[in-house]
Amino acid sequence: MTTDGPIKIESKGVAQEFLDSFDTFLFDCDGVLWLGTHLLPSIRETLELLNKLGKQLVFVTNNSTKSRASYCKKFASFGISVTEDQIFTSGYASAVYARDFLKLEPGRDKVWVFGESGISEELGLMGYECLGGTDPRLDEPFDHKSSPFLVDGLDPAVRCVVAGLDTKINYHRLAVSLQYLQQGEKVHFVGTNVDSTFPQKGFIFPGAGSCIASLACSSGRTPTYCGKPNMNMLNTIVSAKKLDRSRCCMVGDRLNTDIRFGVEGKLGGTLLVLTGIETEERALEVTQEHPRPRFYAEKLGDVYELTR
Ligand SMILES: O=C(O)[C@H](O)[C@H](O)COP(=O)(O)O
Ligand SMILES: [Mg+2]
Repeated sequence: MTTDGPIKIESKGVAQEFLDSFDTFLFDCDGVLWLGTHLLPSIRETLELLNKLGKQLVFVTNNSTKSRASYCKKFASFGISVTEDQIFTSGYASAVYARDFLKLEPGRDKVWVFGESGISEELGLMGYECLGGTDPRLDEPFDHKSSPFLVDGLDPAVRCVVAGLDTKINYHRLAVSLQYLQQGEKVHFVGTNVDSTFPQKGFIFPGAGSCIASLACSSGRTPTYCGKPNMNMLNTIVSAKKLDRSRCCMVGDRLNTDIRFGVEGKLGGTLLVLTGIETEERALEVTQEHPRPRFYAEKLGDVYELTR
């Protein structure tokens, strides 16, 4: 290939060359495989083709709302068979960070969760007691005199706030989370991922980054983000799956997370698809703000449709 700019996968030859260049594909999920409950065109067929060709498939999502076990069920609901060890989420990456970097001790240290069950479930599997999260008492209107999370004082065992996408975000959740963050260094501040927006079928909604930004603003603190493009997440995947980076391709729909993850992680290649967040114009843009992908395509399913 002669050009240095992104190569569009729009012919059989390029699609074939793309397939031949890699042994492992790391797939982003939202905006690449699906939009919410809507599976994108020819995804099942593309994954089947890759499996048939003996490629290794790994799924790397910044969506922290579900655990890896729940993702297996979501794949199964689309008729796609995936095992838990093929899935890495930003919720799981945050739990790994709490355990391996912050060295929180299960049974002693607790975590306050601002987010959905995908975070608490992953932390729970590592033995951490989680507070907050999907506790229905947080759905009640906030009153500092009666909030069950404040009336008896804060739990002194909480050593970390993990914040992610919360589609039930409300003042009660924000207010209690802030109380823990105001405790300063004693309580670490972890963010699952930076994504400002979240693609759904026909809509772009606020993403985890926008939820976490509210806590960062009120507390004046900057979280450590654990999802893509954090290299700790990639290193965890590379060592768990014993990957040869040069034969890996990161496939994503967002430049500042997925494509940056692949480029900074020195993977063999990257593919940007246009079914989620980015446009063709952005894919081709030369800017310091984000790296450019090696390949781009209107949709992931084109790889299957062009080569069959
Ligand atoms: O806001 C979020 O958390 C993200 O937009 C979203 O869920 C990212 O998921 P991914 O595209 O990495 O699968
Ligand atoms: Mg995505």
